[in-house]
Amino acid sequence: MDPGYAARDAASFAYDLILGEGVAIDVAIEADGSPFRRLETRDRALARAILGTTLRRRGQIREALGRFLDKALPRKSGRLSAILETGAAQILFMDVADHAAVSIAVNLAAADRDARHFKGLANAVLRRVVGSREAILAEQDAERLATPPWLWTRWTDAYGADTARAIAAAHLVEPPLDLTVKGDAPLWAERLGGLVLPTGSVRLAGHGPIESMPGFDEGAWWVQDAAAALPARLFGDLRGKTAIDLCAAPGGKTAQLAAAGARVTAVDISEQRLGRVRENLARLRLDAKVIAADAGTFVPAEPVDAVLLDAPCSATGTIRRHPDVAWLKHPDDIGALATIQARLMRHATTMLKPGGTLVYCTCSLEREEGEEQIHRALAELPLALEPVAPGDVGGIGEICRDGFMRTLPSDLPMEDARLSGLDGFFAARLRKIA
Ligand SMILES: C[S@@+](CC[C@H](N)C(=O)[O-])C[C@H]1O[C@@H](n2cnc3c(N)ncnc32)[C@H](O)[C@@H]1O
Repeated sequence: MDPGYAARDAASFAYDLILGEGVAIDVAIEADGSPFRRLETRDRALARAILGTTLRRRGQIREALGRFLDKALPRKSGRLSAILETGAAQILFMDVADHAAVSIAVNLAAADRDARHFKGLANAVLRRVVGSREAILAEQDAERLATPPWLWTRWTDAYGADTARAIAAAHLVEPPLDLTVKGDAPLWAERLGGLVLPTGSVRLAGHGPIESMPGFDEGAWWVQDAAAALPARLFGDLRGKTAIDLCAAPGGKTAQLAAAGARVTAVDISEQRLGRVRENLARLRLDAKVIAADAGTFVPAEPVDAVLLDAPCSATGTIRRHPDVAWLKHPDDIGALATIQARLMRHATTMLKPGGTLVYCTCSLEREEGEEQIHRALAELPLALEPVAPGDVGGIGEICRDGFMRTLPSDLPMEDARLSGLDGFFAARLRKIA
């Protein structure tokens, strides 16, 4: 077997599953029968890189392949489309030998019962991609092609044409790894070779397997995008206070609340995902009560000082980390999620003591899931806005917009593009009126 065959087999298998069945990357990788499960560490890293690049650059790849295909691929062609797209991703965007990308793609087609009749076509098309690479890349509008048209329109309407393009440009770059540190951030930044961001998170450009990094076993830090770490900080001093973390799994924000000294109850509807919360808390030596319940009906024994509602959302703010999201979400999802978010916020308000604080957040770039939720809630519910100020978010004034925290993937630019950006997050801080 060619070296590198197993990695490419795994990448095309998962890519086919993600786009065919609409499952998320992590689910596809761990699915029954996934060749990923049999890969060695190095092959696994290569397979993940191919998969991530193909999803990140999908629009460009399809445009490039379309130049050499006279008609749509036949319906019964097995994994052919995934093999072509993952192959073209390597040729156009990765530092791998062209002949390996082409010949392994042809072998993968030959090994698939339905794609095998098209191995000649795979060979011819991918060779033509190799031959036209420079022209293709020079001619393409990368940001535009990499963004599904409905999202491009939404972001242009919400943020203007220049910012929409900057968001799309940020999605083309592999994001850095951000860590939230339990104790001394500068010390861990030095040990891990990272830098401390103004918000307190530690940022690393490159990394190996997370579990092998110093500090993982002893629970010194956890992985959390720098923007995702901000909502829990909006509560200020939590020592001795009671807090409920709604929609808590896998527990990044629960850990922050517990580390800040709150007595925390973590609620999530998924018992399975709560397993991750328990595991993370145990590794971090932090404590919280973990409860499986619907945040829309859960009734605490007593009202609390602080409620964090990290509502289920379209997750369009996380596309740079999860490029599958761009292709798996649909315009109709936004309205349906906004209805759920409104219901959860209404119920979350009932869990607070008078004067208590609600932080509502979503990892979405869509205003219906952020700003518009709060405008409606302020009109309907006994809540008052406590504006977010630069001092609450590490002094980064650009992310305080109209009293809300609104981060964009194009925020926090750095000289080194590999160290730039934030996930797109929205957060608002609200006080319950007596
Ligand atoms: C964006 S994730 C939360 C991330 C988490 N807060 C963190 O910081 O690690 C959304 C979570 O909401 C949970 N969820 C969705 N609907 C829910 C509901 N009605 N009640 C409680 N949890 C819900 C999902 O199971 C999922 O774990």
